[in-house]
Amino acid sequence: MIEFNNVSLTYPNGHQGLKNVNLKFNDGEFIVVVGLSGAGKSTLIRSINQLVKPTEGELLIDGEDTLKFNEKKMRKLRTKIGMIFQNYNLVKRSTVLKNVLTGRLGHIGTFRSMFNLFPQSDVRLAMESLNRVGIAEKAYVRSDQLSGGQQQRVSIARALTQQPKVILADEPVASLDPPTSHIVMKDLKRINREDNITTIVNLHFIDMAMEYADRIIGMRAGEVVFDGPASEVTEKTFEEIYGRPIKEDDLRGNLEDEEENTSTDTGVEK
Ligand SMILES: Nc1ncnc2c1ncn2[C@@H]1O[C@H](COP(=O)(O)OP(=O)(O)OP(=O)(O)O)[C@@H](O)[C@H]1O
Repeated sequence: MIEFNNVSLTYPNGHQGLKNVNLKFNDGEFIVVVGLSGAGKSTLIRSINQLVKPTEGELLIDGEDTLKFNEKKMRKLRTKIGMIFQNYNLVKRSTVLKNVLTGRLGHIGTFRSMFNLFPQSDVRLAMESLNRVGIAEKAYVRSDQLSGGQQQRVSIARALTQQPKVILADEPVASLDPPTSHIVMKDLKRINREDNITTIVNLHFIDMAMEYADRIIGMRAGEVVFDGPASEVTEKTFEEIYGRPIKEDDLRGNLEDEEENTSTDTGVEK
């Protein structure tokens, strides 16, 4: 369980990224965080693996206050938290398999990691992960040869190869077209169900949030302004979170748009 108790985060320039956040995420939940640009969604999820460090409060993971962790404990915790970024964060000139294997770096010793000496069991795990996102046949292709949707699936496979307890996804579909966005969200949801990995996804598309989330957290100006099951969320809820009427730009569109969209990224390589 992840627990934010009165967590605030003030950036060095004095900007308050989080204001007195109180939240509990249960194991295996699929949570979507929504809010306008600048609302604090990234700050919230990046606090969990301390890519940014809260300045006040307690952030408990399985009962331990991670804000008190030393570097060694923090490194160990990070091996259990997979992270997915909008821009995939792959080593473009490396093969897909090598990128996926970096998910094991925290698990092997420093010497082995310096020379990328991964045990066969790690290679098997990486191949299994690629298989689970449907791109095992791309294992030996350079990652920059793949489409955006495929690259995002490589980054999901890399996270899976960590055998994480938690996956954090920061705007994972923001650079993808509607059909590919759905493929990626379906992969995340399936993995969440199959492996019971707590999954926290930042999205600014409200239709996708409603389709995939079990629970929605709404943020505005660093504060949690909504927290409830997706089934209870209406357009009015989003208008309250966003502080304005919903616009077309707030929607990703659905799978039916696929036929009308001629520039889709459904897996065709560059
Ligand atoms: N390193 C930083 N130093 C100062 N202010 C920051 C820093 N990082 C983020 N902020 C500010 O904190 C606020 C929250 O940013 P955050 O990136 O968490 O928002 P967000 O909801 O994820 O929006 P976006 O989708 O645009 O990234 C914004 O006003 C942002 O400008």
